[in-house]
This record gives sequence, structure tokens and C-alpha cells, in this order.
Amino acid sequence: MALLILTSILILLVSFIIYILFARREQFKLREKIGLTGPEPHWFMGNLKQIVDRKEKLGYDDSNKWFNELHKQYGETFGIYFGAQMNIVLSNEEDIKEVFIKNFSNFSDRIVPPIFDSNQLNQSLLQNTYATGWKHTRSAIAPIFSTGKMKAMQETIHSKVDLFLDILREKASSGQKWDIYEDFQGLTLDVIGKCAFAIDSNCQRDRNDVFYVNARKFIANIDIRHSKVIAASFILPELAPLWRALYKYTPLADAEIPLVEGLSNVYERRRGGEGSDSVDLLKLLLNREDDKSKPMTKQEVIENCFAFLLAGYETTSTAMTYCSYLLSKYPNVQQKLYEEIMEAKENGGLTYDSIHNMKYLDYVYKETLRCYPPVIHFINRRCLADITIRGQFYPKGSVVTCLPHTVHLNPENWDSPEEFHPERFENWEEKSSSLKWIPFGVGPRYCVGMRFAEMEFKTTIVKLLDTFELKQFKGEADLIPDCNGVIMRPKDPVRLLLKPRN
Ligand code: HEM
Repeated sequence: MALLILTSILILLVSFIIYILFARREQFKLREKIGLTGPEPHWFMGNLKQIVDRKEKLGYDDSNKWFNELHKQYGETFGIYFGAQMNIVLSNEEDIKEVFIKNFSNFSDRIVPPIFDSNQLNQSLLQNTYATGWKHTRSAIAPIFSTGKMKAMQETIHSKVDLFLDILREKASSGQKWDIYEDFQGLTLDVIGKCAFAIDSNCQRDRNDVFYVNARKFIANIDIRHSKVIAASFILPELAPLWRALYKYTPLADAEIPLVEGLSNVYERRRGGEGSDSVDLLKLLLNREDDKSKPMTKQEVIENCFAFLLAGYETTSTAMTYCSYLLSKYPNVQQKLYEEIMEAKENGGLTYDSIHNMKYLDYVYKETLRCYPPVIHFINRRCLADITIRGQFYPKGSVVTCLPHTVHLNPENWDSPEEFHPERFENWEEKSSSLKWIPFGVGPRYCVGMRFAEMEFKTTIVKLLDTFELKQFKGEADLIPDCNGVIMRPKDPVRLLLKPRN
């Protein structure tokens, strides 16, 4: 009997392997069939193999550079395989417009690796689909990021940034060298904690704060380098039920459970009337929940708050870290920005409006995000039905991707794209419908938190420059970006010399 069972298992296993290999061979023919080229896929891992190999050789993931090389080699549309999944990479502005905007109804959903199906984000904007109510959620959430609401939250941001500056003053006066990226991460967690859920977290002072520990753990484990199960789920989506079942044993679930439980408790307390005078995203969502025209369930509210936390902290802290680094590297830019800040201070102070109206600050903000877009592999859409657009056939099930670093560093889009030159954004407003600057994505599904991120970024950078002159330590190496799946973050600690201004 035992032998029979063993033989059956063996036959099943061998048949499964043969099926996978056969299906993969067929998948790998698809690219050529639709007239595209691209790098040769590994028989099992697809082009993930090249990414892994490069990472092993260099010690970090330089896929931002690699994709730019592929763009040069294979042209503005090429195909690449993540496991067996074909991704069509677009960089031509017209193609991007047609796919991501004009044909949105056929490309409305982001891909979600099967293992993430078991997390608590399926009803959030990050993961929900058109069929599961994305449009309803988006139209309920978009108004909470209006200018008026952002203005009301600015005081909170100021108070968190003041603490951030106190901490930097202490560190700078002690003469130590430290990683300012960690301080930015503590800041953005405290900001999102307060602005999204009215939680007074203490991430800036206490690295053991439950919010800090679990948010960082969750983000770290999305990285396929840290999570073998996630890597495997990418390469073998055929085993989706297994990955879904295994999710609860991953460090991702470990970090998610206390965060979502914490949010659920806050939700109940707020429903009971706590913090009724606070202006925050949860409060605005609770008001939405009561709005009969766009009702949201408790689960939807909690999952979307969880999404704000995940989408809002690492992204913004990374952007501000890049900006501080660039300002320390380009003292002329820093000086020009400082003068603009001084002028605003003399003419009424650093208010929401004065910060919002600073032109040069806006150029620095945009140029930072052009040179170093923090979110790299997230602007993707699944093709829902076979379609031909501008002569290119997109088969149902394929994934279309648009890479901000490729678009931003394309010499056809920007003169001397490798140079940090904020002035290039003078008169940019006239061209703002162009898709040459896309750090927040493209089309109806672009980043819903863009205004929030901009306000936090600009407020922090203005107050930082008002307090310190940013300089580089002698001999400190140039910053190297490291891609960890979704985010492109500095590979090494970012150490800056902060000189207090009088
Ligand atoms: C510098 C900071 C940020 C950057 C660079 C960034 C970038 C992005 C990108 C590239 C996308 C994908 C867009 C697409 O697929 O076309 C996205 C989506 C999203 N972001 Fe952000 N983001 C930032 C900050 C934030 C903040 C602060 C929040 C919330 C408080 C947020 C919430 C979201 C959400 C919910 C989505 C999904 C939107 C949807 O699918 O409807 N992001 N973000």
C-alpha cells in the first residue's frame, strides 16, 4: 500500500514537472510571436535569473541600470520574463498614454503575486481590481487627499518635523556620523501614524516602537532577497494554492498581524467617539463610511489605512533622503533654495501656502524624483483581453510595465539626463500632461497619496535647510541605489555633515 502511495506521488510529481517545463517553453515563445525581443530567459526562472546573477556579482540589485541597458539594446518596447510571466516594457510616451490612459478599461488592474492574495490588502487600492471594486474605493478615497484636507494636516507634520530636527541637532552636536535615512524613516512613520490614524507613535525616538518594528519588518520582507517563499511564488505561480496556504507562516504575515490588529483597535475606539476633533485620514474615511452614496465597510477602511502606512512611509522617506544627499552634493542648488526659503520667511513665514508657492523648491522636488524615483517596479497593469494598440498585439494575461527610471533617464526625453539640474523644470507646468516625469505612476491609477507626499517632502526639506547647512564628509562614497523589488533605496548608510545655521 505504502509503495503504491509513494509511486502515485512520484508519478504526480514527475507529471507536474513535465507540465511546468512544457508550459514554460510555450510561454517563452510568446514574446517572439507578438514581435518583441528581449534578453534570453533562463529555462526555469526566466529573466529573474539575470537579476539574481547581477545581484550576486555586485552585492546589490542594479536592475534600474540593467533595464536602461535593455532599453538601449532592444528599443522602446521589449519583453522580459519574471518566472514564466511575460512583461511588456513600454517607454514610448504615446504607447504609455494609449495603454495606461486611453485603454484603461482593458488595463485597470495591477498584478498581485499569488502569495499576496492572502494578505489584508485585497480591498485596498494597492491590490483591489476593477472587478472587486477599485473604482468605488478610489472615488471614495481621492477626496480625502484634497488641498483643503492636506492644509488641515500640515500642523501635525510641522510638529513631527520639529522633533526630527531636535534629534538631528543632538546627533550633529555629538560629532557622530550616522545614517540620516533611518531618521527620515522614523519621521515618515510618525507622520503617517498621526495623519492616517491619529496614533502618537514614537518611532523617531524609540526604535522598538511596535509600529516601527513591524512596518519595517513588513517592507523588508516584501524584498524577494529576504523571503524565499515570495521568490518561489514569483517563479512558480502554478503552485498558487500552496503559496496562499504558506502565507501565514511567512515573516510578512508575522509583521502584518499586529499592524492590522492595532488598526482594528484604533478603528473601534474612533467609532466609539475617541479623537473626534482630530483631522486625519481615518476620520475622513469614517465620514465616508457614513456617506450613504459611497459606503465603505470596516474591512475596507482598515485595509486602506494599512495601505497608506505601507505606501506612504518608505517611499517618502527614501525621496527625502535622496534630496538631502543631492543638496549636500550640489551646494549651489542648496544655496539657491536656502535664499528662496529666507525670502518666504521674511514675507510672512513658512506656511502651507508659502511653501506651496516656492518655485525653486518645486524644481528641486521634481528633479530629485526624476533622478531617483523611489518606486520602480509598481507601475504595471494586467491585460484583461487581447488587444492591438498602435500595431502592437497585447495578449490577454500579459503584463504591461512602465519603468520611471528608464523614462527619466532617456536622452530623448531629457537633455543630459544623468545631470542633477533642477532648472530644467522651469516652465514645466505647460508640459505637465506629458509622460516624461512619472514617479507617481500613470493614468487613473496613479498614486493617490501624491499630494500628501509632496506636502510632507517640501515641508521637511524647507525646515531642514532652514536649520542646517548640508555638507558631505570628506571621502564619503557616492550614493548607490539598490532595487529591492518595489523600492529603489540607498544601498549604504547615508551620512551627511549637518552644520547648524545661526
Ligand atoms: C514620494 C512618495 C511616493 C511615491 C514616489 C509614490 C509612488 C507611487 C507609484 C509609482 C504608484 C503606482 C501608480 C501606478 O500604478 O500608476 C503608487 C500608488 C499608490 N500610492 Fe504612492 N507614492 C508615494 C507616496 C504615497 C503616500 C504618502 C501614500 C498614502 C498616504 C501613497 C499611497 C498610494 C496608494 C494607495 C497607491 C495605489 C493607488 C491605486 O492603485 O489606485 N503613496 N504610488
